[in-house]
Amino acid sequence: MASIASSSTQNGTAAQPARYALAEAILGKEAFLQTNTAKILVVGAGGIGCELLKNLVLTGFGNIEIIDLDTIDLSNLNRQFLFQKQHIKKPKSIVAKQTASSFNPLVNIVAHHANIKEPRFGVSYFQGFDLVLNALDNLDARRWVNKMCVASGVPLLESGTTGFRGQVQPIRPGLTECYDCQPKETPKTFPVCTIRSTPSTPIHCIVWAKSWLFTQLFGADDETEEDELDKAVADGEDAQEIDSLRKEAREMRDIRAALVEAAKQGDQQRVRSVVERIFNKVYKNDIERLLGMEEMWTHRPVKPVPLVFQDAVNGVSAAGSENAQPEGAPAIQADAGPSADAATKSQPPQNASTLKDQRTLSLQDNVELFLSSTSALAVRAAADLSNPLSFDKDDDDALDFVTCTSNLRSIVYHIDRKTRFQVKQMAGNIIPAIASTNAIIAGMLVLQALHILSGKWDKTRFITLTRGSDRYISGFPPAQPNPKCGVCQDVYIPIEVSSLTEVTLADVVDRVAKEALGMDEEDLVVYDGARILADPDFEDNLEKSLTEMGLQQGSILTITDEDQRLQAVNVVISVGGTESGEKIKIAAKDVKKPQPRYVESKADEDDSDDDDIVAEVAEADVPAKATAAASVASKTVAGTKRSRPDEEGSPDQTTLQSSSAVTPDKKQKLQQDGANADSAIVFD
Ligand SMILES: Nc1ncnc2c1ncn2[C@@H]1O[C@H](COP(=O)(O)OP(=O)(O)OP(=O)(O)O)[C@@H](O)[C@H]1O
Ligand SMILES: [Zn+2]
Repeated sequence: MASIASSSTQNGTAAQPARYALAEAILGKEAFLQTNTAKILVVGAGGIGCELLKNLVLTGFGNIEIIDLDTIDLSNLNRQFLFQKQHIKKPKSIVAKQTASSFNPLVNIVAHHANIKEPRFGVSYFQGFDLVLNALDNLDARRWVNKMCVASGVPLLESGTTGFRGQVQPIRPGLTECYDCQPKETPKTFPVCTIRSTPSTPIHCIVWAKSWLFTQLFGADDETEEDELDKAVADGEDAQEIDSLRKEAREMRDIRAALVEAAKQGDQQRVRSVVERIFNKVYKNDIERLLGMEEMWTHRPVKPVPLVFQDAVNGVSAAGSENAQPEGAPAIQADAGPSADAATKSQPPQNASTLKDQRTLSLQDNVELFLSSTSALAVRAAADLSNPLSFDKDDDDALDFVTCTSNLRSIVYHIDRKTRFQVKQMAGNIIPAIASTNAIIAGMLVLQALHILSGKWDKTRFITLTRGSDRYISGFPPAQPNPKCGVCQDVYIPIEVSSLTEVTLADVVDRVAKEALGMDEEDLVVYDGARILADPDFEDNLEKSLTEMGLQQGSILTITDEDQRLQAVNVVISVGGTESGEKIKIAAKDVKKPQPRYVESKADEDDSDDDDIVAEVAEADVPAKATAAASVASKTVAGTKRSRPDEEGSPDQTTLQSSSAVTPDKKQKLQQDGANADSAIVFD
């Protein structure tokens, strides 16, 4: 980079370096100064984040912090241009900072290789910024940053791209729609029985392999399985079939224990025999049991054909018999065999992996992959029992497992097999990322940032990139907040506590809800996320310290009246800042009394209730499309409970299911209120 000609004075503002002359001429002196001195937080240094950081440093933004939890992967290099081959495995945020600094050494960049959800990035951290820009790739982190910005009153620019589509949403807490004001794209769903008993397309088999079989063998204990099956029966799915699924699941638990035990002992022979048992269970015994339910097959064109391990090893499938092959179904190969495999393996490494990824695997290939991937995963699972595995498309063993187990199921059900490459795309919900879309969105982000920093909110636009319409790029003024929103319509109250170990839950409730806000003490419910810590019938936790309740610096306690007539109060906890002898400090300016909550009409009440297994086939990176035209301000006022966003399928569900602090009654109530993930396998 050429050296920077600078005419700046000591304070750096009276005369800007020559490199800023154009920016200053375009923006005007004052706006440029605001840009140059503002503190900006960029969350995510991936596809959009890299483009954005480059734009920011070249435009003249002077103080930037960037956070990313990830390290650089080869697959990032085609579009994340701040990274090069020698950076692979290095933290994205650090390398992004280094490269961007070389474009403009005058910019002060602070990089954090960290998760934005860490407690140290709490409300007071967010309050240190003039603007936050999201360049993330997942709903959970987006919702988190949105909430932190709402809680701290800091403007947020939310963004996302999927293929050619993209959007930028300017969010001004309390005054425009927040990220959670509009419901997000609902995941595609499949009935339990389609996934577990009667698949008819490759995606059904992939969902079964990834969300069911993988989890059963290597994942976290699925306590919701029984509830899910109960619900399927209540929803009218075949009771006899569901009974057989229960039996299958119980057997699977025994097999898992045997597999882990064998792997722990390092007994390869035993591992292999358990793996063989798994094969015969899922492809032979379970299928035979299903075939025994004659009713099920009367209206179906073809029946599945059980696969026996020893036959499959030899490349033989009974699917060759006349009852098996539907019109147009792919031939089941008694094919390839060891010689073909040997030929594949003898290719140079690059070709071998390309071939492995892009060819349709034979029956024998799939069996071989089943043996190797199941054994490898069993060893990994047994090595750390406290850390169950979860599917990751970039984990070779996991992808091998899902590829072969879904393909073997496809063979049993006469469904097309998919290559490993295709399975990776389908199981990983991959929509190709396009560098140009990211670049356009990053450019739009900077334009919106300039409007926000110069206080011109009337100029900000909700930008969408859509293909197939007259305009590729459209802009709308940001919409009004949704009065039903469970995030931006809450009250946020920052408090300082003297110590997390000495201050109790009761201290907080008394000081904040009763004293400061005058709420009725007989009528309060206290939550940590979706976990209920106390309510009028459950006071055991009140005398416990904040630490004992698992709360820490930055935690948010939510206090509501039991019937949720008032806005929820979110108490944001920081440690320190109290006077001596004072346990809890609240600034007078932060005392905001909760107002009566917006309630909707009966007509609006019908929130669609997913009774099915949820298979999220493509969680779009793009936040749900919320056009300004869809302003919720026009909705009728009157009626029903709000739902808390963190009860809707977020990871907090696990807390809800397993929390000892939740009484059965309360648990039931929460489930009725919308925490219906009991019936869901989320495929993400
Ligand atoms: N909670 C989080 N805290 C910090 N950074 C996050 C968090 N969640 C996601 N990110 C980062 O956001 C970035 C999003 O970038 P992008 O959408 O290009 O994804 P990617 O992981 O780089 O690409 P791909 O998913 O295609 O491999 C990633 O670098 C990811 O590490
Ligand atoms: Zn909102």
